[in-house]
This record gives sequence, C-alpha cells and structure tokens, in this order.
Amino acid sequence: MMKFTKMHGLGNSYIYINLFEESLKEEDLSELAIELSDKNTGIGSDGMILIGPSNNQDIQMRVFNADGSEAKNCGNGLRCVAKLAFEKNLVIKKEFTVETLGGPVKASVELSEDGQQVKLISVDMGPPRLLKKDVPMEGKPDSKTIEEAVEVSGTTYYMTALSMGNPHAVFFVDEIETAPVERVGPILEKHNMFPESANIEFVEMAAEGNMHFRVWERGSGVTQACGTGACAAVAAAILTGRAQKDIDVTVHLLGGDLRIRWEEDGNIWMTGPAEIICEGVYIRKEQRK
Ligand SMILES: N[C@@H](CCC[C@H](N)C(=O)O)C(=O)O
Repeated sequence: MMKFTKMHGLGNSYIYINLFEESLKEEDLSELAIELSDKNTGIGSDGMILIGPSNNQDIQMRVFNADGSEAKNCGNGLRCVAKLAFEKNLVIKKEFTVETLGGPVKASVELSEDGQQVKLISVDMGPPRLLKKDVPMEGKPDSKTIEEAVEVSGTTYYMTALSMGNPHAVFFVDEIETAPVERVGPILEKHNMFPESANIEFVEMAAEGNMHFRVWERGSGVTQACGTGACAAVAAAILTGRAQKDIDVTVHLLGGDLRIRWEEDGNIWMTGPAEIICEGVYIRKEQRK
C-alpha cells in the first residue's frame, strides 16, 4: 500500500509520492511510473513525481515519464511540488529551493486570502542552454540550433533547439490547429540527432505577447501542457526575433495559460497554477488478489 496525491498543472497530471512518508526501492521506480500512469490498470497520469529530502536544497523532486524514463526537469511538476510542499508543511517558507536533476530552482508561492491555499506559483527556471552539446544534440558541440532545417517524411521544418534542464525542439507554425503534433512529434522525439530524445513543441505566434502551443512530450506523448516546453517556446521566439526579453508572454496551452518571462539577467520565470485532484492509497499490482 502506498499513499499518493494526484495533481495537475494545466492538465499535465502526475502521481506524486511523498518520500518523507513512503519508501521506495530505486530499482522499482521506472516500473512503478509505468504502472501508476496506466489509465486502465493504474491511476492514469503523464508520469510520476517523487518529493523527498535534499542534501543541498530545501526539497528534492524527481520526475518519471509515463514510459518509465527519468527526466531532469518538469515545469508543471515544479509548480505542483511547490504547492504540495507548502500546503503539507514540508517547507515552512513562501520562497524555497528545489533540487532537480537539471539543477536547483527557486519557487515562490502566492497564497489565497485566508492564507490556507497556494493560488499561484512562480518558478525561476534558470537560463535556457543553447549549445548543441548542452541540449544534447548531434553536430558542432559549441554551435546553436536556431531555425535549422530538418526534413521529416519529405517536408522541411525549421527548428530551434535548447535545454531547460531537459531537451526541447521548437517549431513555429502558421496555424496551431493543423500542427502535425501526433504525426511528426514521435518521429522527431526519437530522431538520431537527439541522443537522449527530445520534447517537441509547435508554436503559433498570436497578438503581441501571446502564443499558442502544443506539445509532444518525450516519454509521455501528447499532453495538455508542458512548463519547460513553454519556457523553451518563449526563448525560441525571442532568439528568432518574434518576442522580446523582459516582457511577459502568455502561452496558451491546451490545458490553460502560463505566464513566461525571459529576464535580462538570463533566467526564465514561469508563473501559473497547480491543483490537487485526489489523494488515496494505491495497491501495487503484485499485492492485488
Ligand atoms: N511535463 C513537463 C516535462 C516532463 C519531462 C519531459 N517529458 C522530458 O522527458 O523531458 C513540464 O511541464 O515541463
């Protein structure tokens, strides 16, 4: 039996396990993520997130995709972790740091009027890493990938690739409704130019300070939202002259809106909501009769 909390950030849902209370075996984690994520025989989610003690930050987060692969960062997950950690008193301050495999991040929570609930969460997602060797990507290690041509099934697409602690490739399209997310997404995710695979994002620029966004996530497929992807999309828009630093961009995702700002000092801030869906006790497959 294992206690869990299911949460979502704009429809991007994960099963959260509190390692301050539960203990899990390292060798079981990947299988557990697959099991929990299954909507028929598990709980149903885009993956699993572990919250636990950290040696050098206030708290630690580990992220597993629905296919069991471990990711180094997760923007929607960070907002959910911040809300859960604050509301469950795992941290007792409104600004705190979270250790991720992609590096430490700062989170800050905004409370409801009665001070009982976290309403909005802002996270300093750090700077985008632009060099191919940091994405990581094939090619000249110290060069950047800005609107580089890539051919998929006879069509040429132009890609801007970068890391937000995890790898992203962003494609600008004229119409978000017809973006080939499910056709091209899985091909590019596992393209051999990405040795660790990649998250694939399609973006339509809208009225000033707005963009529409769809994602094919590495290890989870189409999701309602991707926080690191939204940060990557705003960075790509600025790098290609479609948006400006130090000005908020509202990213319209399938599950709702995120506010993203690439600050002059180099860091990208993400602000948005997080919600608890349910809490319960999960019975592992091998313990079911
Ligand atoms: N949904 C996330 C990203 C989760 C990890 C990603 N699929 C990867 O493998 O890098 C987000 O909100 O950022």
